[in-house]
Amino acid sequence: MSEKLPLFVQVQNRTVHCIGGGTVAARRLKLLLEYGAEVTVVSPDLHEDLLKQRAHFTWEKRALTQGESFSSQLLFICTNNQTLNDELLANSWQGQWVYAAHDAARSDIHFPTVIDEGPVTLGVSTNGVYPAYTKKLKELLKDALTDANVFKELEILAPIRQQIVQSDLTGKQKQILLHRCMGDEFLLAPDRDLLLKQWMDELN
Ligand SMILES: C[C@@]1(CC(=O)O)c2cc3[nH]c(cc4nc(cc5[nH]c(cc(n2)[C@H]1CCC(=O)O)[C@@](C)(CC(=O)O)[C@@H]5CCC(=O)O)C(CC(=O)O)=C4CCC(=O)O)c(CCC(=O)O)c3CC(=O)O
Ligand SMILES: NC(=O)C1=CN([C@@H]2O[C@H](COP(=O)(O)OP(=O)(O)OC[C@H]3O[C@@H](n4cnc5c(N)ncnc54)[C@H](O)[C@@H]3O)[C@@H](O)[C@H]2O)C=CC1
Repeated sequence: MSEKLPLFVQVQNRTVHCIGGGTVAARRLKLLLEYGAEVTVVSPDLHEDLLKQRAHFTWEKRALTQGESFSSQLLFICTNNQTLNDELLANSWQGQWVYAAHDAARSDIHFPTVIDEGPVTLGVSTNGVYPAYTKKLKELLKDALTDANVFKELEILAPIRQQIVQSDLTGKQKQILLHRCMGDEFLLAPDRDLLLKQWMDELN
């Protein structure tokens, strides 16, 4: 079991300092920028992917000196200098969320591999046990979701849920119906609209 709670976090307008601008920083910042965080990178150089996104964050082009600390809400420690990384971690303020690329166990945040297909979002992690394996896991899960008709079923069910939620049924009745409609009896029915109407009438 993961020690970390899986959450979907709103980072829009959150201030982020990222120390180091290499390969890992580029992977993390791609996501942070995409989701609207306010990012400042402190690093003497930038990965080519970050150079392409130069207009979307502040760059302090310099190497960190010893003993510096940062007041932003989120601190991303991504240098290849493990002594400096450890020092930054030790100097972070209580209450600050710290991402430590070099030390999964002491990092407040883990990044999962993300499967984002239509209405389904999955975050998959091996919790640092074998990060590269998540690639395999991602393909496995994508295939399983497709084989189980998950995307097709959700396409069918989205407007059905609206009908049920907007009906005059009681909360409990809606709940019963929402669960019933996920079953094959409904999903494979030749006339789903008719069946839903029948079920609604029975409950009313
Ligand atoms: C805990 C986590 C923390 C976090 O960063 O949130 C973490 C931690 C660490 N990774 C390390 C190494 C590598 N990570 C990868 C690849 C990926 N790593 C990713 C996530 C995570 N990595 C988080 C946990 C996710 C999980 O376990 O499921 C992926 C899923 C997403 C992404 O990074 O975007 C991406 C998937 C592949 C893809 O899709 O490409 C590769 C392979 C490669 O690069 O090809 C290597 C080199 C080979 C190796 O060592 O296995 C090291 C050692 C560093 C060192 O010692 O130098 C640490 C630190 C530690 O373990 O303490
Ligand atoms: N969590 C993960 O998925 C992974 C984590 N890692 C770890 O992440 C860290 C970074 O790895 P990479 O991005 O591959 O390294 P990298 O070599 O691509 O990038 C390091 C960056 O840190 C900067 N830097 C070095 N000294 C600095 C200083 N004094 N002040 C400011 N910036 C400084 C460099 O200029 C460079 O931009 C390492 O500790 C590595 O062990 C590595 C692979 C995967």
